[in-house]
Amino acid sequence: MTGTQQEPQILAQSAAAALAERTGSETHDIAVVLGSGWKPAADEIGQDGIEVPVAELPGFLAPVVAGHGGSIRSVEVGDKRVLLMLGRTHRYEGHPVHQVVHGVRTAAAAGCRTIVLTNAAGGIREGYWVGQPVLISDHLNLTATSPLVGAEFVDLTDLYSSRLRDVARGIDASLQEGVYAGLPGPHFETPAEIRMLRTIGADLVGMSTVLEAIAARAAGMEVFGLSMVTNLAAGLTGQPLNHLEVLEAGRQAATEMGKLLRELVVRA
Ligand SMILES: O=P(O)(O)O[C@@H]1C[C@H](O)[C@@H](CO)O1
Ligand SMILES: Nc1nc2[nH]cnc2c(=O)[nH]1
Repeated sequence: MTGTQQEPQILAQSAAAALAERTGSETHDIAVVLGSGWKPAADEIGQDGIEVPVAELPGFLAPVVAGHGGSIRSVEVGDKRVLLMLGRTHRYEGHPVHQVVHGVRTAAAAGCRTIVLTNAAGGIREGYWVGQPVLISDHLNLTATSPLVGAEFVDLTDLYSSRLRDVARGIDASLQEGVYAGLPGPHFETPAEIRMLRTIGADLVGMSTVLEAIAARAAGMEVFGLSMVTNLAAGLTGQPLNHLEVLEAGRQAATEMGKLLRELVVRA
């Protein structure tokens, strides 16, 4: 790897070593990235764990977006599957891409072979309702960038593991699938942009996830994505959008979503 590529990887390895020391777990099995308003779901997944403030780990930034917690929780679930639950840094916070995917790379360096990426998203597809969980079947990376540097030609077919989507449907057969469009943000979309996104095949729209998924796949992880429809996308209701509405919808669904994710990580 070139020098540029090495630094992020070295930082992830040192963060993983610090996590192992602080948590007492030499390795972790599954990582869960909690999207906006998803933090209350963490308690449904596993309460008695060890919390490590991210500001005390190499390479992490304290979150600045409401609805994102400031610590990583290490918790045992089911048959001793050790989980890492973490928040996220968004591209729109003005940080370089390697910062956005540092948590993912740290989880991989900590031994996680599976990662669950959750997010709050605007619903584009007809029939979606606020509070609905949607399995991410594929994504449109509209960030115009990549976490990868150099000749790292990573295959992204089946990026959002069809095996794990089958596991999720075994838990709740009513779960629908959708294509997630990841945009830079932090502004929401115009109604015209939502019409464009629908035309090019997007069912959901958000401001995260896609870069994390690519980095996770490049690190050899199996990826599962779950969106929470926290609002219908711009122009579909005639109402303005705001982040507080996103957080409230996430909060109301957190308990149910936490139960789904707990069952998923036990079966994954
Ligand atoms: O972190 P996620 O993608 O879950 O949060 C979405 C995107 C923005 O951060 C926020 C806008 O309300 O929701
Ligand atoms: N880009 C985008 N992100 C969101 N996160 C939650 N809702 C939305 C939305 O409507 N658009």
